[in-house]
Amino acid sequence: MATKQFTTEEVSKHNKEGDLWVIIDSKVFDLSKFCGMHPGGVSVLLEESVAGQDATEAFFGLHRQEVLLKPQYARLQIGAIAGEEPQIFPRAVGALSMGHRAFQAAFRLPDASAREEDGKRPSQSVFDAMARANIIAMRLGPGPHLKGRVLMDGIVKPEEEGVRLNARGYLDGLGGGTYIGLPPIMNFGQPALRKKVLEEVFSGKKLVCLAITEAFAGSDVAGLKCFAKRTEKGWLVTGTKKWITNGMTADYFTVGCRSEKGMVVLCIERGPGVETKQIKTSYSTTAAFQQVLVPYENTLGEDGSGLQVILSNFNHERWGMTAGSISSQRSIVEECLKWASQRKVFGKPLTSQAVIRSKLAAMISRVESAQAWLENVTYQMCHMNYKQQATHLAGFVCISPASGKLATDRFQIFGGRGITKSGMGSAIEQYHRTVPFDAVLGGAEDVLGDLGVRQAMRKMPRTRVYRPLV
Ligand code: HEM
Repeated sequence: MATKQFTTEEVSKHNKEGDLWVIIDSKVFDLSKFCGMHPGGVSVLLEESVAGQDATEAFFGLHRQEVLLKPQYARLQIGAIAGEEPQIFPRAVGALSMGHRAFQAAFRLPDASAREEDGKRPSQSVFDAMARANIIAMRLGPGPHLKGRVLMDGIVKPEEEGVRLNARGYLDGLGGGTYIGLPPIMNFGQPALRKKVLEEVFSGKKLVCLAITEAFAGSDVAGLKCFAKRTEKGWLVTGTKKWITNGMTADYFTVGCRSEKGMVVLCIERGPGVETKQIKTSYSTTAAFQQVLVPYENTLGEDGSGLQVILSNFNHERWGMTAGSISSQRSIVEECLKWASQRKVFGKPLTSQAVIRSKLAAMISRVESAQAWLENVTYQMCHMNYKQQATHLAGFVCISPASGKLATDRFQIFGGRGITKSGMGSAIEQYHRTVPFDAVLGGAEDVLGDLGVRQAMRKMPRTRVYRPLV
């Protein structure tokens, strides 16, 4: 249906409560009924410069562009100004690189904000869609498990873009636990177990989680207390696990236990003896885990070598977390760039202030250095096997720039909106609330950083004595 055409004169006649039109980016909106429900209040809409006028500038200084794309607001449009064209477009899928944008679009799901709020498991239809595109298998990185699979309909090579959802709890819910819990099953599980679990997980039917952390031990995995005792029927596992990503929704738990020989890692299926309960954390649901009988076929690796199984996971786990963190930092820079060019203060866009440009420059340089670090380490990981990675990259990955200390200038740019859960600053608020966790996920940043430096020290040549340059 052709869009109805109006002149600016016609629109200007509808300038009072009960009969209120505005022009935004050449589109005409009838706000007569919506006016009373407007989250920003009635009075702003009745101002002389807004009611019946072109309110494009006022609108984009206060709203996210996506507002007008939401069906409940899009339907307020009644026509367009004759002879004018819209100047503001949402970022088009395919505008930069077809594959890259399509991958982002696939991840930006409407389910995200609702589930982020209620903390429930993402809808099965989302897992089904991810399974069809082989995204679940892709998240495990390159390897034999990708053989014969067409990734994202063949449009893209694996890249880490998920965090751009700006819904971190939801993103974890989509398989954050699988990403870290499945590799020990893939690499150390017996063939039958491996086949069964991989099929179920890659088809989007089941979820895995990694259950290492306890109330007693986190980064110091050697201090775990959860105990696996040998019995005639199998392992009897007693203990609790805490802060387990996807613990509430997982069907399989990859569990680090203490045994008589030291440490052992077991794959525990949800069933009798497994209890999970929700503890509300700042941004996502977590779980507690208790008591169960486990068949010996579910032992991952050797009894006594559990620590190696757990440590073998750390490189790619840490890599994934760094990729996630840097991706969210880049999206925050994007938000700041958009806002700074959209927002007018003292009659000029924020970007006309040198101090704002300087903050943007500092943020971009920090974040893009981290991105370059990530691409460097990703390239190396893709060209090394697990053992080589452990020898040459473990320390390097530990000193990852995952920390939320980057991009702290965002507040100065967003002001009060940076602490507001809705509207323009929502992504900034979400980032601010969750970013400190980047420094503890997968091991405390300080502990890992120290490990990285110690690894480097171990490789320093011992034969040469340091001589100062004169
Ligand atoms: C089609 C027209 C409009 C729609 C659908 C709309 C919708 C909204 C929504 C959903 C919000 C909540 C914050 C957000 O999600 O971004 C909001 C806030 C606001 N709106 Fe509108 N709005 C419209 C037009 C306008 C116009 C023309 C003005 C003129 C000044 C305005 C002024 C405001 C203000 C001041 C806020 C509070 C924002 C803040 O403090 O961050 N709105 N609006």
